[in-house]
Amino acid sequence: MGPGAPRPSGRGVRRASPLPLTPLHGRMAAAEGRERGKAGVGAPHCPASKVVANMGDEDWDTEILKPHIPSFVPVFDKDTFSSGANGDAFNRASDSSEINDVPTRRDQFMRSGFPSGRSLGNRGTDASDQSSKRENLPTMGGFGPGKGFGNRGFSSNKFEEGDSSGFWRESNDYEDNQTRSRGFARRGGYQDGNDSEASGSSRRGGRGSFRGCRGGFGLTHNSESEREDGPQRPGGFFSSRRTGLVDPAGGYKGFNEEVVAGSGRNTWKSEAEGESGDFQGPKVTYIPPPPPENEEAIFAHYQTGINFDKYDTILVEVSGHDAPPAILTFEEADLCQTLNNNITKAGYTKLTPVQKYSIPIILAGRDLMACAQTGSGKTAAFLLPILAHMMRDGVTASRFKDQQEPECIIVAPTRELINQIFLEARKFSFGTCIRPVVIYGGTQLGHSIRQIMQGCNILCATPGRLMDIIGKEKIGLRQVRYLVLDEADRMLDMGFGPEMKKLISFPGMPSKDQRQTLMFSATFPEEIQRLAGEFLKTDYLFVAVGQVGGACSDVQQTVLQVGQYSKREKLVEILRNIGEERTMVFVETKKKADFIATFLCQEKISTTSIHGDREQREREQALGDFRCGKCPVLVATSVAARGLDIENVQHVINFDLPSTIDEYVHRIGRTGRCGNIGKAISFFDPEPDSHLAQPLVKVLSDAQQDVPAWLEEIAFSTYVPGFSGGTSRGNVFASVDTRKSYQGKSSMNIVGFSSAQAPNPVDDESWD
Ligand SMILES: Nc1ncnc2c1ncn2[C@@H]1O[C@H](COP(=O)(O)OP(=O)(O)OP(=O)(O)O)[C@@H](O)[C@H]1O
Repeated sequence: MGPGAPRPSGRGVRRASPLPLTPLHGRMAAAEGRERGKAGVGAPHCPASKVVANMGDEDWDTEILKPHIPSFVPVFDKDTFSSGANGDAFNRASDSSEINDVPTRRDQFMRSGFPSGRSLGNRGTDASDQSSKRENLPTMGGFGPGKGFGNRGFSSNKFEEGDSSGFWRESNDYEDNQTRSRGFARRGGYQDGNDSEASGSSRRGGRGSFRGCRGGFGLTHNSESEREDGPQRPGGFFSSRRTGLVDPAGGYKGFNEEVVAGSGRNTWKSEAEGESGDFQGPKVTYIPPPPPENEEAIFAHYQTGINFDKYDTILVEVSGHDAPPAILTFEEADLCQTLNNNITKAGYTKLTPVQKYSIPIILAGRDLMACAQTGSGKTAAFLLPILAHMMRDGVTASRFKDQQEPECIIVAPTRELINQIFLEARKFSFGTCIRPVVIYGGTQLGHSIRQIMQGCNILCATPGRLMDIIGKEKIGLRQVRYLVLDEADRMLDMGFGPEMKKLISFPGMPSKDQRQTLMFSATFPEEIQRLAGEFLKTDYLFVAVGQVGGACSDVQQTVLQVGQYSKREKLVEILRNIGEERTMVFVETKKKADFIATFLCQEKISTTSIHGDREQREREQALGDFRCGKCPVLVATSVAARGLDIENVQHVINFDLPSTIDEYVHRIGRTGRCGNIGKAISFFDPEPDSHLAQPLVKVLSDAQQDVPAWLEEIAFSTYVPGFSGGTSRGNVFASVDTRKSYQGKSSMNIVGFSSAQAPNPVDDESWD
């Protein structure tokens, strides 16, 4: 960084942007910049000087107007910004209609008024403030302090009067909220869905039950984040944007796209209801552009890497009774001709291990929990056999209907991921009468409904939007034969678990014996596996490929000890060395994502960003700019940690380490995919990260990476409760089928072998 460059102080990292910046903030800031005659100020990464209600659907917290603490407001050159992250803001800033829109929206919030006795939106409290508040919270078991509704602070909620229930908003998918599940493994336990209903009611009814830790999934939230306030990391703050919602009248209340302030009584209203009803709240109007229809684009793919053949040597373990034998080739799967054509056009010539094992299991109608390393082809592993079954059994050709009854529902935790899965489904179902549809939050609900009404055999959805649509009876569940949970550990944790439970118990949903349930992830903590039992038939099969829960060995991992105040400098140094190679930089909070992206732009490093406070349109544009190389650096929160399959990501930098090792594994798995090699560099700051030292040492050594001596030292000097460093399976598998621990091996068939050999299962053969 040049000596003259404005450089925020280390403290600025925290203080620069007391509130998460949204595009609206960007617009406000831009508008103000214009007013002040400061052309160019006001890109999304630029803190707004006023914080206005966030209209994006991600943010379920209070909409507030709050004076802004003066902070680092960079002035940067328009040209250094990508259109996605920044350029748009410039464009929009000059669009008077957009600017004019801002006070209107703001006025809506102001007009709606805040019921007396409620404290609103303490979002701006800094971390220390928040943590001290948390310490004062009563804890009554459960998962940590409850989140106060409508409040980004924690303890100052006063939602005690029944009718003054919150001025809070709901997101339609709760995808980004990493803190919801953090620490689950450490705390253990899981709140039953019934409790979540109770909590849902109390949120709605505003009976004050969420003031402290009242159990449940604890809508604890350090709202600012994806994890805003570092200090919670080790303990894990359980948070959720919400648990499920149960209409007090008894019925299911769809998850709202927006929660708007009503007259006197703030009420849940879904977007559609808002459109037709009395409510004038902000609406999500974004309609994503349709994906390209031409065959070339549909089948566009990247090359498998030099290590693709190394997959053959990976150890695979299948456990459970009567597992069908693995297949070695696509031909053995005996899929229909159209599917085979599509597989060829997709450039798949050889099965990956997870495909070799999962495809026959699914074709045999078995339930499955599959753990395989990042980037190893799990998506096709479930899509192909499902499509094959649907083709074999015959699907009803799509026709326009008010309510559709899909045969398959696929859920994933983030919008971008579910969209990616949809594109894969569309690719493999090309030329068939099977119609996949994708719906996710942050987009116009009406658009989702229209998509569905045109016909839907495979519904790809984020949980919030799914439940909303089901609540509106646009989707009937009676025909569901396949339920797929991608990133299943995430889908079952306390962030999404309650919604998934509601889904499986929703009227009309076939019981687990009547449907096939499939779960896939690269990580599968034992507690979550146990919860999964509720979703799966008792005889489900468990497939573990290689270092499950471990990092992909095609990623070269480096851990550097870097203190908080040196991180930015180090980042710039690394990025300058990297040059134009595509790099994802992970940070822990949405605020910081804005801040670092802004900072990098200042440093003339073309950067864009993705996080939960950005509007969906901007998120998609950011991803597009990153994918096409327009912006070779993407600063992201953990919203981009899982599943995203972006060609040519050569580097992942953990500017901040995540709170859990599983998240680390997913993050670095954005590189080194499908046999390609990649590099991951992580900044380890001993103060907040020491709890990760032990698991990190294990992950590094399991993946045959160098373990720095200093890290080992920290690891050995740090006591992490419950961490044993190894597994019962001699470090071969980082995650195992938990049924083995309590059923005893004699009742399980355990098959271990290299995927190249693919022998038939043999009773009681195992790797230990
Ligand atoms: N058999 C195959 N041959 C060639 N390419 C494949 C094959 N299977 C999958 N791929 C490609 O490998 C890439 C990674 O696949 P996918 O996204 O399904 O991985 P994943 O295991 O789900 O990863 P993650 O754990 O990160 O979600 C994709 O681009 C996919 O098209």
